[in-house]
Amino acid sequence: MTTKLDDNAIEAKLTALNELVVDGDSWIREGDAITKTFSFKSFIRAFGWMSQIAIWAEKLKHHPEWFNVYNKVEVKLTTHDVDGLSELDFSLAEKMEKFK
Ligand SMILES: C[C@H](O)[C@H](O)[C@H]1CNC2=NC(N)=NC(=O)C2=N1
Repeated sequence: MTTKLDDNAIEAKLTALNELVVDGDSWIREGDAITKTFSFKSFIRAFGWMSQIAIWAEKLKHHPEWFNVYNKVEVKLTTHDVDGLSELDFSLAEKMEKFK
């Protein structure tokens, strides 16, 4: 579903999403996006996780903006099609937490 979420919906979903976080690093809203920096034990752990998420991204037809250096992956999720945040950003973020 690619409907643009309003501020109230975003705040509610962000709170729910951050309740799934187990590594202590929260998702933050930055305007039309949500962001988080994931840390892993090694580069290969980070890259393995990215590979799993890549498969989910294809399935959801929704793709992350992300930047990897060694064991860190900076993630930015936004929905270009609606110029804002949609349900898809939160679905993909949930997958990211489940596979962490
Ligand atoms: C046609 C295709 O499904 C769309 O272009 C999808 C692809 N992946 C996407 N990913 C993200 N992050 N935002 C989009 O709006 C988007 N659109």
